[in-house]
Amino acid sequence: MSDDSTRCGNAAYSAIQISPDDPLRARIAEAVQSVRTTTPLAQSFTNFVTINLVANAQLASGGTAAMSFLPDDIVDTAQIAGATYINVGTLLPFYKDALADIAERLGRLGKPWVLDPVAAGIGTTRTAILQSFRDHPPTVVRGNASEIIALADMWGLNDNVGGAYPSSRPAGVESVDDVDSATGAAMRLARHLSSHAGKAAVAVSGEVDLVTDGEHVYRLPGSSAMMTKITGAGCSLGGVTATYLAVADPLTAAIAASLLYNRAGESAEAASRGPGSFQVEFLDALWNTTAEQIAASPMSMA
Ligand SMILES: Nc1ncnc2c1ncn2[C@@H]1O[C@H](COP(=O)(O)OP(=O)(O)O)[C@@H](O)[C@H]1O
Ligand SMILES: Cc1ncsc1CCOP(=O)(O)O
Ligand SMILES: [Mg+2]
Repeated sequence: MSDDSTRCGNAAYSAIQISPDDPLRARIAEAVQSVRTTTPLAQSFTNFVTINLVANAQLASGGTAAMSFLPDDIVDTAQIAGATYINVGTLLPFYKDALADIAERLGRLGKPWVLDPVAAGIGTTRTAILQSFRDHPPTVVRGNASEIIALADMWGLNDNVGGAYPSSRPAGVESVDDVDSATGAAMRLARHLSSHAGKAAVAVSGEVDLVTDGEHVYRLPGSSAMMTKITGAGCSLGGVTATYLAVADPLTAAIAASLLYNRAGESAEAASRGPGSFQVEFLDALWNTTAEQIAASPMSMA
């Protein structure tokens, strides 16, 4: 059963393929179906660049979208939404106090939320906001490898053995690290989230996505390199993760969203001629990919 070897932090682990009858696959199919039949609301506080794609991806996945920026709007909408999504890609000065307050209130209300720490490591305002989330953390963190490493670093969770992680790590909005190098940081982040909020998950996107609950590490291959040629692939994946979080536990939600994106990316690549038609085809593929196709995806666990 052990057919693969991988590294989690400094330790080597054996990866096993998830079998066709693993209960996780049934939970994934159920989450996908549940979103399509109940159209849950996930609200988003997200960046100005990709806000439209986030809303359209949530709708194409079967959910409902609402974009909010004012703190009172966000807290009121959180009461009626299944989950909230916060993305720090573009910021204004007043967000510094507002987002810290919102995170605290979401925690007090017990409302699940997803964080995309876009460009973690860049700018004192973004760093202050992300640091404020340490004691009022989200249910799910979704980011690229550099963002996950930078967030774990600013929360003091990286071991820094051999100086592996500089104290401030500018990553931009694109990753400069590969997914495997973020495995240890993702696991430590997931354990930190769990210690505050119970069940939690961390998702690291890239050529092969990684999702962990702090105990197990799932690897989800596939998709298309064209995903990196449209803006908002990662941001909208965060939004769709919030859509699934409205109906499922954090690990199932994060895996289901990544798998949907991987299958839809493959369909879109086959049907498109460049970035413009890729984005259009990708939205159609989010809509048309079946729960069975998503749940049957290749997956390994270490
Ligand atoms: N080289 C790649 N090959 C295939 N899929 C990719 C590749 N890079 C990213 N993706 C996919 O694109 C989506 C966004 O991931 P990513 O580009 O890492 O996020 P971000 O835009 O936040 O940096 C994910 O679904 C991921 O699986
Ligand atoms: C280009 C850009 N600049 C600030 S936020 C943003 C969008 C990043 O989107 P993604 O991380 O999904 O590529
Ligand atoms: Mg991103």
